[in-house]
Amino acid sequence: MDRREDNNQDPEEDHMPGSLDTPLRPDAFVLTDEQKIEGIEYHFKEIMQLLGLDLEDDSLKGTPRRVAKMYVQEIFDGLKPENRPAARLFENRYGYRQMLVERDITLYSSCEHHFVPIIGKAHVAYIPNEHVIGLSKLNRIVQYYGRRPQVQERLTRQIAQELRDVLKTDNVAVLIEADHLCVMSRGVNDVSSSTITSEYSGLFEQDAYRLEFMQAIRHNKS
Ligand SMILES: Nc1nc2c(ncn2[C@@H]2O[C@H](COP(=O)(O)OP(=O)(O)OP(=O)(O)O)[C@@H](O)[C@H]2O)c(=O)[nH]1
Ligand SMILES: [Zn+2]
Repeated sequence: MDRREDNNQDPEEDHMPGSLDTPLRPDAFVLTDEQKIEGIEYHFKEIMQLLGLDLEDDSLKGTPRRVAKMYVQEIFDGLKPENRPAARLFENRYGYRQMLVERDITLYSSCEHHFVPIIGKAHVAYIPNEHVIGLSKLNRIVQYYGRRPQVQERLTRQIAQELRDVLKTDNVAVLIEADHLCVMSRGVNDVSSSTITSEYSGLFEQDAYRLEFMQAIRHNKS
């Protein structure tokens, strides 16, 4: 659940129309983690059996529980509000008013249509007001929203909204470039295409700021 979901805010207040919420059941938080793991283990075993796999095999028999733990404790643990990263803010005592860009943030997510990986990079930027944030928290925010079943558009917007909320500024940019395994390894089987999504708000709606951001993320590391 996003803080936006906690607050039950009106989506009309967003910078663009449309809901940012990850669609969750009303009872999403009733079960304990162990109950979720047991349930998923049971059902994943059924899936494997339906595929004709021998669950007595040494290598396969632990798979249902491994998958269940991976879903609940690792790749989908961004569904749990308690895992939302604590925002470590510092007073902007040095009066830094320029753009801060955190680029090439490793992104792992999962396609909500096929439950296979999305792998890419996120680039985020903001122009501070009264507060600056610990750099690693930017990576953590990307990680948290990535660790959910996602579509790239919603992921991009959730990260941007979180940055605006946490940093109390509209001056935020997010650009994600990612490979979707559902496009690469199945279906259309295209290994060369990739997907770029972005959101710009505040000063980043102006061409000059957008350009500076684009140049920063494309600039070669020396
Ligand atoms: N917009 C958007 N689409 C996505 C994303 N990830 C996967 N998809 C697409 O979701 C669509 C699901 O379409 P369906 O036709 O229901 O699924 P499908 O029959 O498996 O489609 P193919 O992938 O074309 O074989 C596919 O076109 C995927 O490429 C994403 O992050 N954003
Ligand atoms: Zn997919």
